[in-house]
Amino acid sequence: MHLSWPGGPLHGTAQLPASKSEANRALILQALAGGGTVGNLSDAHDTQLMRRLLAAAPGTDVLDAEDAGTVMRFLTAYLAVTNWHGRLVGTARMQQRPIGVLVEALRQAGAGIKYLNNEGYPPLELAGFTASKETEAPTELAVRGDISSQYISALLMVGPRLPGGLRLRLTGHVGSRPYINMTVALMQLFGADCSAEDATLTVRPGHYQPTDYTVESDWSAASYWYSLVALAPAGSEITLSGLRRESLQGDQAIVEMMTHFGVETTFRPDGIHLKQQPPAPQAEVLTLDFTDCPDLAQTVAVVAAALNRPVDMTGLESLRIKETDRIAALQAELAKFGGDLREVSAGCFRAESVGFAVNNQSVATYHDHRMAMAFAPLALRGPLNIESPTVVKKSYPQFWNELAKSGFVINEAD
Ligand SMILES: O=C(O)C1=C[C@@H](OP(=O)(O)O)[C@@H](O)[C@H](O)C1
Ligand SMILES: C=C(OP(=O)(O)O)C(=O)O
Repeated sequence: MHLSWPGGPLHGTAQLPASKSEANRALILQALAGGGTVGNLSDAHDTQLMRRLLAAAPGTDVLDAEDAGTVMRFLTAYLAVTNWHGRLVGTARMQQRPIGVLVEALRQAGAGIKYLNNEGYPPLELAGFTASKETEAPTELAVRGDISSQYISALLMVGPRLPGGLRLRLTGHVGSRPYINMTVALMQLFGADCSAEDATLTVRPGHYQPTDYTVESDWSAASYWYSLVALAPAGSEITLSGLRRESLQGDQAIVEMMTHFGVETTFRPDGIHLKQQPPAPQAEVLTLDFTDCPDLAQTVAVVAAALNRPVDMTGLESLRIKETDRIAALQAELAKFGGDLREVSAGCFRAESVGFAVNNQSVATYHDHRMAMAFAPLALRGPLNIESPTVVKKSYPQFWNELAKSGFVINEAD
């Protein structure tokens, strides 16, 4: 797909999808509560897939989580405790994304789960649930927090169903913590008795209450509009609706991060307004930590390289096991423009550039929606091709329509 910008400042209003993280939790909690409504569900593929698989589960013995991490991990726990028997499968990439920590924890809680191919990876065979006889004591589990927080969210959500409840002790350097906090907050909203104290998470046994919940717009999706405003000609501004100052989403961290790239955020009653500011003087190399917000890393790496404002990026450990190896993908694609993402010390990657130029390069997207959306804003600096553009459907199916509405010239045939 060929993308170009006709010139002049960017302005207008853009529609965002609803958060797939909030939606996929709310759908699991709704299923466990046996009622309630989830409002503002987006058409994001991961959200629709979760909805469909939850509805299909009772009558089928093969469920395909495709490439959706939350669907694979949350359903593993949900199907285990609801005594489902069958196979839970996924794409070739999903079969390379580890799930051993979650499976081991669920086995200790009483689930029968087998690996169908490789030990520690999907696909899985689920063979029911036998709760421990000791109904008084909570199931106590030590779980690594340094691979994926989705295992912890998955376990927490089924915690009320376990006889005696659940006590999780997180070990290692916990990543993506705001996603765990989001899970706890939504569980409480759905009537669960649970608490989080640093590395100890406690869930008391009980029932969820049918609850009506309206999903907030997606802050990770908003991050691409921040890039657009940062890279657009002077005077650019955009309004995004459905985002709240009080958010459950850790990716709201983009508000602060983008101040370093000249984007100012104003909160309004129904969303936010982004405005480009003249760049403020800054330290030679900025350091930003993505431990809590890994999905923002691609957005920021591309903007930092394009503006040649070097950033030392830390907390990127989980990027190698997402939709693709995002570090390798960023390195390969940034290099096409004169950008660079180099490990300058253990775990610290510097995003920078020499003579960054956009002139009809073709960006490979590696089956990763965020590669497509993080690189698309470069079209403001020159014409650009994005390969396999439909990949955005995972979280933001309307992304290209929204770019077209804001003035980009898009030729899908190219
Ligand atoms: O719980 C969630 O909704 C998510 C948690 C994060 O994954 P990790 O916990 O694997 O970092 C994030 O990258 C993913 O897009 C969504
Ligand atoms: C990592 C992501 O998703 P998931 O892990 O749910 O596949 C993402 O959306 O960036």
